[in-house]
Amino acid sequence: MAVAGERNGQEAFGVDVGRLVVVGIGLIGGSLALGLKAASGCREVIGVARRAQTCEQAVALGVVDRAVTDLGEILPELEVGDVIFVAVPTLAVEAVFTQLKDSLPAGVTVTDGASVKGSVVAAAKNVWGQVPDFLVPGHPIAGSEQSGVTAARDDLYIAHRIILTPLENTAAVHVQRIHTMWEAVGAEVLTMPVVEHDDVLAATSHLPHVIAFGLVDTLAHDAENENIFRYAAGGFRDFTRIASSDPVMWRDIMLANRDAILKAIDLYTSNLESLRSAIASGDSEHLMGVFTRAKAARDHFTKMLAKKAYTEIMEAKEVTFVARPGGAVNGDLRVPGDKSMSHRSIMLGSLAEGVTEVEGFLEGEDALATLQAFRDMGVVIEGPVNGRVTIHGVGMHGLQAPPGPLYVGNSGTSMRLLAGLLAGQAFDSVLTGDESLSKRPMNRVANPLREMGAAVETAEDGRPPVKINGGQSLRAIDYTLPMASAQVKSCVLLAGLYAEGDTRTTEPAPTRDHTERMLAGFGYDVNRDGPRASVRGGGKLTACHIDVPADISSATFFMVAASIAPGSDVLLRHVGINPTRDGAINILRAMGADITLENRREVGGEPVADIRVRYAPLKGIQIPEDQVPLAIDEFPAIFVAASCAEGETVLTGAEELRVKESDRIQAMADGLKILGINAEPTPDGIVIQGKGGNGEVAVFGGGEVDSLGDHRIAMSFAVAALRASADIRILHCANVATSFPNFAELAQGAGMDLEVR
Ligand SMILES: O=C(O)C1=C[C@@H](OP(=O)(O)O)[C@@H](O)[C@H](O)C1
Ligand SMILES: C=C(OP(=O)(O)O)C(=O)O
Repeated sequence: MAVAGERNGQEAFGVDVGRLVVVGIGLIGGSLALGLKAASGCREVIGVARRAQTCEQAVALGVVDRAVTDLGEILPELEVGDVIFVAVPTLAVEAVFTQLKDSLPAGVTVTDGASVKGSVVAAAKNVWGQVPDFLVPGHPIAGSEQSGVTAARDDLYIAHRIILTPLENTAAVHVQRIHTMWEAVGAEVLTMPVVEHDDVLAATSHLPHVIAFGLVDTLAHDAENENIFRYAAGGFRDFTRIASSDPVMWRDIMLANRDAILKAIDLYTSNLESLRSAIASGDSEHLMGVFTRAKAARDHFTKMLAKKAYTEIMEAKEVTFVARPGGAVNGDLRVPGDKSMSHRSIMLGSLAEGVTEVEGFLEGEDALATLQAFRDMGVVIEGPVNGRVTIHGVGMHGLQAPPGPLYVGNSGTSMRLLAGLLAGQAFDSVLTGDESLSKRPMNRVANPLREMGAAVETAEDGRPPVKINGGQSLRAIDYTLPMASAQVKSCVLLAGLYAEGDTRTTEPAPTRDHTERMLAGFGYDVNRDGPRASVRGGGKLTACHIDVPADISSATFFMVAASIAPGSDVLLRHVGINPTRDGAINILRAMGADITLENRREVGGEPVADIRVRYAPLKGIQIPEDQVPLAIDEFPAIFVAASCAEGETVLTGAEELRVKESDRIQAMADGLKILGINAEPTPDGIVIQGKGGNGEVAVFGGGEVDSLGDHRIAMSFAVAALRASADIRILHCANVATSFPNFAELAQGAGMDLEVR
């Protein structure tokens, strides 16, 4: 018989599992046995249990094909490709290894399921002198408070994570075989170093178990315990569920992972102490801080860990819109809050002194990313609840270093404006984003910030991540923007709040001025003179009330929808019509659209109106270049209107469209062509031959178009279906939630036939 150490030529064999030997047929071992049998992932499952009764039960329940009480009995049968899964309590692992030591045939893979990996590695060293190359330490992050063979289930590991902690000398073939085995039962396999595993698990699993066991034990000793348990509400039940777990297993884990668990307990104890003092002294700010941060973290924790999205809809991996042809839009609608203002309300509210109340906040992915970034920097922010947010400002110098990179998802505005603010902080920070944002240019903000003395680094080609070394003293600059960009202007002005002297920006064309207006609303002096704006560093912001109007960029989809579909008549309520944002109204009117502004008023320094749009035949135009920055986000929808117009529409001077969430010129031209429109992209715009004419005639054919994950492309093609002859399938629409999470509902309610798949 070959012994450990003589394992030549293994790489010649595949990585399929031959036989599975489960040592310890409880919940963990039994569930792998059942799962692998159900998946036909091995030839045979052999169980090993100390007690004959467990063996009989395991066979009777069909968990294993056969079972023995002595591992030594079956070792001689094993051969290359077989796997031994050691699923006994952590401190019993060494005894199993000792049995394997001199009788393990070559080519057999050994793995385990213990919750602590350092102790398994130590056990292996004790037995073999070093960790053998066939041992793949592992830990399935699954289980339940139930234990024993009767609790075993074949679906326990589906969509659960398995952490493998192979060492440098672990042979690849063995690691691969264990991967194959876990994937066969539906698990997701990750690898990490042993020490990291034990630290992470101490904090996320072992500490909660200590607390749950400890709490129940404390209450159980209380003289009133009967009453306590009788009246214990759902919270107690939920919180202490894990105190019903197997005591032997958990005692072993505590002893095996002692140091990491002690560290976690100490950290928690000091936190609990501060909570105690806050309760004792009636420190409501502290309590609100801890509770709102914890609630936000709990609400978003899966997403934050996965570095994914914040809103529910974004979690769906794929969203496809199927927009059916025809229909009209009618009714009284309020589209969600303005995205640009929502971002700025969080930023300025956080830096203000006092409590800022925001209404009409956009509960979309992008604005939530900004909100989360400020929570990560220690700001207490309540909500959003029905568009209401309460921000407990920390003052200009009250932000704290975030615990890790600030992840801002798909949002260019968050990254660029935050870069300006972070350049003025005393701490270092890193801004990261999703795949689309990671391709967008950041030197446009990094360059002026460097001129101000900030230490800013980007990845290759000026792309994210953006790394900012804090603690630099910033000097004011006089900056002439090379492109019309409100994000760049805002970034420089926000950094200017922290600079010595007057920071001035000069823009080549008017761009949205929400930063300037909102700074003034927070009591900060902003000098404005035509294309110039300036701020003097060192001032302060005073909390205020902000009413965010509906977003004209979102309203544009319905303005276009009503303009192209005969029989349409919509009223869009409370829309921001700031003159630096109203290009879409001007352009559509120039094309013949019937748009009237009713009930014009000013709300919190921003002009607002109800916009009524009725169907009208459109004609193609040469779009005036001075309107381009004023309608920059609205062009995808305007291209749909142009396709439905009589004659040619020409756009020039809009090269900025190529660096948005997608290259919007190319993405729209590609999609329009698929739908039968003659749309020719140019370096800085597009030429579209409208098919207008009679409003009853279909303009677009059906087909499948790709939004490339760009929210505005997705919504534009959905609107196009109003004048299509067949279904338009639009791929990759999940990002609609970045700016307009309830688009589909509103569109359906208004009369569009839009299915979300
Ligand atoms: O400042 C802002 O809130 C925005 C400015 C614009 O970007 P640019 O500054 O890149 O043109 C716009 O496209 C974006 O949706 C929001
Ligand atoms: C360009 C946009 O946003 P951002 O730059 O913030 O990603 C947009 O919303 O169209």
